[in-house]
Amino acid sequence: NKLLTLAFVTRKSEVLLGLKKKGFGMGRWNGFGGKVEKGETISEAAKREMQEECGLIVDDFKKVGLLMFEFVGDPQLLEVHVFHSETFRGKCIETEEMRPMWYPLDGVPFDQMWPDDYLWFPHFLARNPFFGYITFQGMDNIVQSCLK
Ligand SMILES: Cc1cc(-c2ccco2)c2oc(N)nc2c1
Repeated sequence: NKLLTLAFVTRKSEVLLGLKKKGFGMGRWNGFGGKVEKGETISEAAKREMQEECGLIVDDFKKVGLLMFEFVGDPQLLEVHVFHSETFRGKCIETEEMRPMWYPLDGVPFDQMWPDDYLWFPHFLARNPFFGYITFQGMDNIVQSCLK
């Protein structure tokens, strides 16, 4: 499996999302994250990616979910570890990768996000841990999903 991180910070009634400006998931608002490099733990990778992509420093990410993604025709599964923190340091900045923006929790732009977010984001916002297995055909079409 390819290990990826996906991390969110929230404050009061807002969640920080980033518009991916290039590469995988370009044009979609998402949390911050990416690959887990050799020699780092998954949560160290989440902290690194958050700082690289929007400049925020998070010391204590909580694990909130696990998402497995299959793409029809591709044997490699993506194993996405989802993290959340309510505490962070620094000011978020736009980077080459991401344009950050604070969204109200009741105004999450699902139509400009990965289609699977409809399935699990409500559980994240309700602070319920989740596990999902989602099969994509291409980048836009979910052919199967199961969510716990
Ligand atoms: C297939 C897929 C991948 C990711 C991803 C890439 C890096 C971190 O997560 C997603 O993120 C969301 N919200 N849906 C996603 C679907």
